[in-house]
Amino acid sequence: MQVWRRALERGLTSLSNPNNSTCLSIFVSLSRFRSSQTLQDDEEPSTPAPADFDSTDFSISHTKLATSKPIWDAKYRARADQALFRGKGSGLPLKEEEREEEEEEAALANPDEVDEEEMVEAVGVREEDQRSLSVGLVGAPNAGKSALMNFMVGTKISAVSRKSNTTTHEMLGVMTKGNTQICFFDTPGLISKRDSRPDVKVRVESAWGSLNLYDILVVIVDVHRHLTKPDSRVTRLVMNLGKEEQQKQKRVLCMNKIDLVEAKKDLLKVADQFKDLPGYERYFMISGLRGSGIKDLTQYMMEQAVKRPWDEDPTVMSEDMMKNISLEVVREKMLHHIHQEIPYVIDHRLMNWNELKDGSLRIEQHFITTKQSQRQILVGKKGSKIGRIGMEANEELRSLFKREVHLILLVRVGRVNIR
Ligand SMILES: Nc1nc2c(ncn2[C@@H]2O[C@H](COP(=O)(O)OP(=O)(O)OP(=O)(O)O)[C@@H](O)[C@H]2O)c(=O)[nH]1
Repeated sequence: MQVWRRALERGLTSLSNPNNSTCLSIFVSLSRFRSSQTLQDDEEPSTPAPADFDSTDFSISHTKLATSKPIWDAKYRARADQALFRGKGSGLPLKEEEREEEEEEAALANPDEVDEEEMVEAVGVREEDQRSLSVGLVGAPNAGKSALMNFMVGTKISAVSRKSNTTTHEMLGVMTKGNTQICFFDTPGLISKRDSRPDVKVRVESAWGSLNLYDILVVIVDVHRHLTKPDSRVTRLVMNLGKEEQQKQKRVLCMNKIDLVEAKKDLLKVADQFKDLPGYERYFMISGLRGSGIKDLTQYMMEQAVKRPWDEDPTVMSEDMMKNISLEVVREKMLHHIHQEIPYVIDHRLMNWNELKDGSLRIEQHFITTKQSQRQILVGKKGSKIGRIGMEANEELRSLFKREVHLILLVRVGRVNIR
């Protein structure tokens, strides 16, 4: 059963606000993906330019569908595993693990060919062995929730693609590791400007009312900001949430952005300020962006998980994640084929994403260069470079997404916005 559905069944239906539908933007916060969402209208060519690569112009072999191994995935996953689990992964030697992943992928791609027993094996964990944890994240805007999510789960293929049913519960991400699944939820609205408008009041009350839904509450404070420009509302929030010992929920305080604090003794000052609050079981000093302290935080969470079936199918990718992957794959191919500084000085954006009736995906991405000469290098002689990039990326995306992909790449000169 989904977490939000459980929440509703616990009598929290009043939290939903039909006027304010929340779009689930699952944990994909890589800046490049965000930049794809902030397209400036004035940068669009007035008439659509013909694509420099259009996969329909090529006949791409279908034989490798669902069997070829995505090269980005293992690499990123290994990096995340290394960072979070000291490279232990699921306990198997890496080679063995990779082989098993390959077999799993092949089995999942052809469900008709495996019996139920094998399917359980392929998905990995029987329901009775599954452990789950729901984690609510509390923090002021900019405290660093997305960056933390990105680091913890951004490279794990385990996400959902559904909208949360209440305005106060936005699922940020899902991390599935071994037999444990952790679902992270945003709990916005706890810190609002002094605003007496009724809808703001309702939102704040709803946010407070929803806090107890989660197994764990993680309170995130931007410790750098707290030291340089403290916000009394944040201090009050930390104090309020920590003032009493909790029976049904564990609460932890995460002091984030420690990488920005030069004098480490300043961190101790903050720790000292909050150290006597009985409501917090643990304190963590972290940098969600750089990854310091995240290993310990993750391990702590894994240990808190309870025996409960998973809420989310770990084999399903979210649409946001797929969008992000599509950018990653194309970029990887570009880096492989263009050995100059160009990949680093151009803007690469996702312009269009459409799921067609037949289940296939139409993905349009643009490369924006500042100079015509850069455009020329990227396109290559008679489109040879961009053609190669497009062909290889199209193949890999088709194999990753297990469906037909119609990839369109366009290289154009325009204003570059690199973050
Ligand atoms: N140096 C540093 N910057 C960080 C860290 N965590 C987040 N940031 C930066 O802080 C800014 C805000 O981070 P987000 O992760 O978007 O913050 P958020 O809490 O999700 O913000 P809202 O979406 O407004 O709620 C971004 O520019 C991040 O890159 C960190 O550990 N160190």
